[in-house]
Amino acid sequence: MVSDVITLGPNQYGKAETRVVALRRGTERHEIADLNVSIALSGDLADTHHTGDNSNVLPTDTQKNTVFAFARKHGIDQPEEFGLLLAKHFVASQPAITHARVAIEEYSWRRLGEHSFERAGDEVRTCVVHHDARETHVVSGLRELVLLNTTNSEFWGYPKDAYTTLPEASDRILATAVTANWRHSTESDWADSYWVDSYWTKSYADARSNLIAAFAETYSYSLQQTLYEMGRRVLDQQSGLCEIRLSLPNKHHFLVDLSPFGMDNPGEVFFAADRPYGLIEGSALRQGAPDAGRAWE
Ligand SMILES: O=c1[nH]c(=O)c2[nH]c(=O)[nH]c2[nH]1
Repeated sequence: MVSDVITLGPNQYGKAETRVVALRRGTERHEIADLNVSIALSGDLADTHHTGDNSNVLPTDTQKNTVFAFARKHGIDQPEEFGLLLAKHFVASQPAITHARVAIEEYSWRRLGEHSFERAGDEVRTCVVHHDARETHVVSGLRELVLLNTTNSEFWGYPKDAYTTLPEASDRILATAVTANWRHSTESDWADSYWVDSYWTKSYADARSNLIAAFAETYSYSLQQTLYEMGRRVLDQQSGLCEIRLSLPNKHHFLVDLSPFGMDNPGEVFFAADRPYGLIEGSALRQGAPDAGRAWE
């Protein structure tokens, strides 16, 4: 007979993927914020799991409503700011809730006119806020930032075994779709500044342009080398950030053999393969960075 004692493990709950679009129509010139907000709360939730006693369970429906009400009450400017408001609200207002995680994706719209917009590609701005009585962490990031260098990329000197067919490359296309997440130093470092001067949006724009500049400017012998240069550049240039994690798919472009058609191909015509792809992942950490706590969960 199985006699092991079974206990409730870690748990969290919340409303995932509330899609909120908030306009500011104060003037003729409208502003738009388009977010996908996911909330996960944890704390004293044993009773609902053990017996179905819901006295500590703020409904996920209420959480969704709070997103819309806060959008009206506070407006939405920077996603990090909106995430912090929500996370702090749930922990402050619900005695049983000790920790809140709010993850936000922002879809960007390029202005066409006073009240007309065009969806600006597939790139997504992201952030994850963790808040409890002890600490607040903010990780900001982006995904689907697609970059390509047509030269200044080589890949050679790797081990060859019985299964190696890849020719060494002294001039290749290097392309990727960047997923990057960077951790802001602890709250004391940004608490004073983050309500003013669009701190989060400026930090985001700086990180994005540092990533792009490092990708474009690095003469690369591997995507791994480029990854580290990108991470290093961001931490080097942005003192408020202490850690960055990158995930870079190697979007392979294979030179097409045109010799069957009596043509040469001096690095001009490629087959863009969508899968499989190499997936290069890595991080850079500032020495003495504060403990990450649950920041990356
Ligand atoms: O930059 C690269 N890194 C690799 O690890 C790798 N592996 C591979 O087949 N091509 C490449 N390119």
